[in-house]
Parts: sequence; C-alpha cells; structure tokens
Amino acid sequence: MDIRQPLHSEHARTLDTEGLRRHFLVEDMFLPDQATLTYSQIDRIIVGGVMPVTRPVTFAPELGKHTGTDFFLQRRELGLINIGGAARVLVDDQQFDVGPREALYIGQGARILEFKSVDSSQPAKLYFNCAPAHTAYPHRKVTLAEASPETLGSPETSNRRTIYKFLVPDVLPTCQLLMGMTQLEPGSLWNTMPTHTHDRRMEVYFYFDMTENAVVFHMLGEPTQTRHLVVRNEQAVISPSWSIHSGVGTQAYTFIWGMVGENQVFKDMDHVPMTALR
Ligand SMILES: O=C[C@H](O)[C@@H](O)CC(=O)C(=O)O
Ligand SMILES: [Zn+2]
Repeated sequence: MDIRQPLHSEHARTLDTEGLRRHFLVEDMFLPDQATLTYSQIDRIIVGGVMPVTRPVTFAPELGKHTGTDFFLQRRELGLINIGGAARVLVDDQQFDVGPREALYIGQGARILEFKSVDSSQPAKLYFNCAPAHTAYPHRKVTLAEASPETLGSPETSNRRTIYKFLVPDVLPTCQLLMGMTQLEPGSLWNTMPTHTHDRRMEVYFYFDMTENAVVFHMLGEPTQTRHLVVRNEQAVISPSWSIHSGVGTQAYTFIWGMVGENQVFKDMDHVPMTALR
C-alpha cells in the first residue's frame, strides 16, 4: 500500500513539479489481476482500482494489517464505480452484477470481497474510495438512472457538464463517503469553474475517458497560490481541504469525485471569487 502523508499548504507552496506529483498524484490505478491501494492520511481515505482479467481478485485478509483491524472493512465502508466492462462482485453471501458506469456501496463489516470480470476481453475496471465508518449500512448497487443528475455550465464558458451523484444521502445512507461522476460534453473542457474549496471535506479526483495523448491540467493549491499537475488517463489527484480542485483538458473527459470529512452536504463549498485567483 502506497502511504501519503498530509501536507500543510505552506509546504505545498515550496514544491516543484516532481514534489507535487509525488504527494498528490496517483498514477497507476489499474494493473491486470491486481488491486492497487493508496492510503492518504488526509481523512484516512484509501483510493484504488481493481482490474480482474484472467482470474478473480480478492482483498486478502493481510490487508487488515494496514488498518490494524481483523479484516479490511471491519471499521470501513467502500464505494466503487465501474469504468470498464461488466463485473460480478461477491460481498460475503451477496452477489452484485455491476455494469459499466454503475456503482456499488459496500457497508462496514463485509469480510469477503471478490471481484471478477464477466468477459476477460472486456475487463472490469473498478475504481474505489474507502473511508473509516462508524456503523454498517446495507450494501447496494446504484445505477446511472438512480444517481441524482445535475447539469451545469454552458458551452460559452466551455464547462457544460452533468454531475451524477451516485453515493449521496438523497440516494442511500453512507457513514461519510460521497461519490459521483461528472461527464463533460464534447467541446467543454473545464470542470468546476468558477472553482471552490471546502474546508470541511477533502476530495479525490479520478480522470478517465481520455485518449493516450490527451492531458488534463489539474489545478491545485490555495486560491492565491495556484499550481497545476499534468494528469493522464486513469490517474487520480488527492485534494486537501485548502486546495482548489478544477481542471481543463485538451479534450472532453470524465471524472469521478469522492469526498470524506465533516459533513455530507454536497453544496457546502467555499466559492472562490474569480478576482481572488492568482
Ligand atoms: O465538491 C464537489 C466536487 O468538487 C465536484 O462534485 C464538482 C464537480 O464535479 C463539478 O462541478 O463538475
Ligand atoms: Zn469540491
């Protein structure tokens, strides 16, 4: 497990490109027949990907070593969104068919987790966020149709996009995890502009639906000390509470956002006036 320490905004200001990438960028999310896990000590979120190809992938009991518990989800909840081909996920004695662009919430206490692809020529790619939890809410699949959609922005400002809120209180109860997917329309390149921070929650952004040569310039830093990361397809950015999180692509892209922290109020954002950005 790749462990990332939290970072003070004053430290972040001093970093060069390599330093920013080392602390905030997660580059290799999907490896065949493996699970990848990055543990951020910011709100103790674990970010990762599972890509079963030739055989099922399970979360080994040894993973509990990293959490100091008998098993991985003893005191955690997990949300995943499938960005690949159809998947079958076994959670203890329940089986879930998770199709492309569908989400699965796995509540605290699940012991057996097994992930497989229905067709190995179109492997599932299960991107997940996992966070400390205080109680067991029911496991549940959420389809795109059940996710609460919100279309924002306009072509004139190159930010026309639909936000699909998969794991939010309007759809199902979770302890703290919020997850969703934002899809830009062709010709729209900006997400979350005007931009915001939220002192009460941290967030992780996972970019995908990009061609090999496409990049997203992900904006981070305090509003008056902005920096950027060059992000490629299927890479994620860890965003501390003090950081803006916004991006512009060389073409339209899709991203999954996940948030943990103090509250579950999606609209609890500290909007940054455009005149304040530097
Ligand atoms: O706090 C909320 C998150 O930054 C994202 O949900 C924003 C987003 O997907 C968008 O505006 O497109
Ligand atoms: Zn945000």
